[in-house]
Amino acid sequence: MSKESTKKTAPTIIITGTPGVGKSTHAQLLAQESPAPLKHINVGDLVKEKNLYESYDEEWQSYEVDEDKLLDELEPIAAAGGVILDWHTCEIFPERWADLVVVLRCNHTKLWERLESRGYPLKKIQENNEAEIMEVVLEEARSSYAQEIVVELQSEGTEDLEANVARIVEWVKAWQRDQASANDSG
Ligand SMILES: Nc1ncnc2c1ncn2[C@@H]1O[C@H](COP(=O)(O)OP(=O)(O)O)[C@@H](O)[C@H]1O
Repeated sequence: MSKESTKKTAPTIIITGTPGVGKSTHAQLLAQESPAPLKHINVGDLVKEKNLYESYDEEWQSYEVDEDKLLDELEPIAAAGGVILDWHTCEIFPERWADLVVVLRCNHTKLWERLESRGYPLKKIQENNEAEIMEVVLEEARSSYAQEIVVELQSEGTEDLEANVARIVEWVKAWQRDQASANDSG
C-alpha cells in the first residue's frame, strides 16, 4: 500500500459491473451503513454534470467519455479516500486509487428485464447482456487490480443487497483497524 493511502481516514471503494447489476443501489446503502464516511460518486452522472465527455451517441444513448478530464476530476477525490466510485467500467482508474473493487453480477434474464424497464434501445440491452454473460467487467477488474482486492458478488434480490453491504461494512471495519495499527506502529 502506498504512503498516501495510509493517511486516508476512509477507503476508496470501486463498485463496478454491467449497467443494471445494482451498483447505485449498493453504493447508496453502503454510504448509509458504512462506519467510515463514504461519499457515493455516480461516475456516469458526474460525466454529464461536469461535461467530462467528447460527444453523445444518440443511437446508443451513451456518452463518449473524455478520460483525461474524468481522471483529473477524480484524482484528488479518490486519493483522499472516503469515496465509492460507481461506474460500469473500472480499468481506466489507476490501481493506486482502489482499496477494494466490488464487481456485481446478475443473472442475465433478470438483467434483461431491468434494462428493458429503463427503456434502453434493444441493441444496448443485447450488448450489455452479452457483456454480463461474457464476464467482461469481471475480467477487466481482475486484469487491472491485485487479485486480493477484487470481490465478485451476486446482486439479484434484496437479500443479496443486504448481505453484500453487510460484508463490505465488515471489510471497512477491518480496513479501519489495519490503518489504526499501521499508524500506531509507524
Ligand atoms: N440486489 C438487488 N435486489 C433488488 N433489486 C435490485 C438489486 N440490484 C439491483 N436492483 C434493481 O435493479 C435496478 C438497477 O439497479 P441500479 O442500482 O440502478 O444498477 P446500476 O447502478 O448497476 O446500473 C434498480 O431498479 C434496482 O432497484
